[in-house]
Amino acid sequence: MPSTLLTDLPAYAELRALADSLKSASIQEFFSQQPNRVEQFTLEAAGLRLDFSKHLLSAAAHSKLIELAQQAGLAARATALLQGEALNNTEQRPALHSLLRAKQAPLSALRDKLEQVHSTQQRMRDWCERLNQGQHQGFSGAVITDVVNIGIGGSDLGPRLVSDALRFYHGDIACHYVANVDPADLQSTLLELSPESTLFIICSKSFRTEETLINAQVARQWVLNAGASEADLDKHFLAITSNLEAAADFGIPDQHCLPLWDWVGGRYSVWSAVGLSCAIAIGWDNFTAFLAGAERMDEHFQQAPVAQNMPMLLSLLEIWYCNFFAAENHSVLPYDQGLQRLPSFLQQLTMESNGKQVAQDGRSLPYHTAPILWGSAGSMGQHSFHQLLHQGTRLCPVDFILPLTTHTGMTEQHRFLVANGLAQSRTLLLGRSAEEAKAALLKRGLSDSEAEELAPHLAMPGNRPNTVISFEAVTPETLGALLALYEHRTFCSGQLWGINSFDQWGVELGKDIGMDILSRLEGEQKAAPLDPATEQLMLRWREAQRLD
Ligand SMILES: O=P(O)(O)OC[C@H]1O[C@H](O)[C@H](O)[C@@H](O)[C@@H]1O
Repeated sequence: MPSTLLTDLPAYAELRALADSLKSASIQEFFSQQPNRVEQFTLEAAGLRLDFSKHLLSAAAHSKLIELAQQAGLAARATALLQGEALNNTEQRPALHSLLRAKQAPLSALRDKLEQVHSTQQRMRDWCERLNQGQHQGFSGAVITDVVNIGIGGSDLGPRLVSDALRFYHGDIACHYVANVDPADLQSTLLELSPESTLFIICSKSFRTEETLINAQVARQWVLNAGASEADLDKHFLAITSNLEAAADFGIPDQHCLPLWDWVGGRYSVWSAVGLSCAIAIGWDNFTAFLAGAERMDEHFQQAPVAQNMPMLLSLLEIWYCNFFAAENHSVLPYDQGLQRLPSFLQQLTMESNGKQVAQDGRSLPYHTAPILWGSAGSMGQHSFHQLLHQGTRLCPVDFILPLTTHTGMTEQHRFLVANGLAQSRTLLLGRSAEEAKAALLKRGLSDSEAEELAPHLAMPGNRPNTVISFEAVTPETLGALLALYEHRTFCSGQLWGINSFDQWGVELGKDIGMDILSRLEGEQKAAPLDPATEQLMLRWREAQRLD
């Protein structure tokens, strides 16, 4: 069946006209025309509050976007996702990450899968308790005190983020993360640890990812070098994978392997056994609360009408700027140190899911898909890239993520952080005209001509769209809801663009070429040379190793 493209939807043309008419509109004027704009453009769900009043969005454009979502059948698509329809059409699979946090199966046909989820959760819980109660010992009899998750991409970003974000919930086990195949990553982590008291979780859905396997081999040798025998290794290694055979070949027995299923995509897998490291860090009850927060967002996504639906609304805003205002970027700025890795997590979630150029049916798309997502924890960015946000030539919508309280107990310092977040959001809205800049310069004692000359450099256009997602505190529940919110937003945008958000063929070719180059670096002679530039770099590498 041919995919429905964004441009096929009747509201598309009307939105294009509306967007054109709004290109010189003023968000501040919207506030005066619409006295209840903040109330009307605020949504609440699962402990999160989303304020989208500071957008280049008139009431008419907002209604038209809702119509667009209705025409695309987003509500029915949400049901199809949550009920396990095989939406990943290139791999003929469902994308059932929501089942990982469900207490009940949405359909009786999904009961078997849910049972597998629950029995795996029981095993995760056992490991969490065993480790946190100091009941697991290494080869020398020393109690395990440190856990190292070795994984990359979806087998790293999610658990690392959760562990970081919920550090105030940590118990006695310290969790570490190694992803990069650069030996410096593993080396610097191991330098702090003792092999006798360290447990490695080899986290790889495929158990074929070279980076992870190489790091795992080095870790294995590190434990052996410390005096462990081969038979002792199972005391130090767990595997999370859907490829039990490969894990067994590595030497990890079945009872130390926790399963993952092909209906869970890597970037959607933090809710599964992939989350074991962070579950160990925060304890099982907190991990359950994290799942519950996501489940609340799933329920909201399923039940709320489009106009009240937070993931749908965020997706409509993404489409609005990407496809009607040619925005190429999207920035996410968490005003919370623990959430500093949120942009990295969202990069994989959104750009690996929706960085696609063909529709589900293989047709080339006549429009752009996923914008480039980036960001960092506030307030650091204010002293680097916010300059571009305020005065650059590009349109870059921003999501501010704003917890209202801190776990540090340092409320006064936190107040300063909140003031900064609110100030940035407001400054993007207000900007400053050249006249205002000039007046400020005159006040500072500059002469009229000096002020006149300098004023254009101080002027800021303002009117720059931003969303504020606030919540009381970063808790397991709000974090679960926040990540599920962005997952569903990503899905909705993929549906509106007509693409499959659940495959990632674009990463495969680079892996194959990487293996070819590795064999050449290792000295294998091959008939056909590579391109001259790569050949020259390989030669330079050989010279640097003093190989020739
Ligand atoms: O969990 P693994 O099978 O080791 O995969 C790790 C990562 O690598 C792949 O290249 C994919 O791009 C990611 O989606 C995946 O999360």
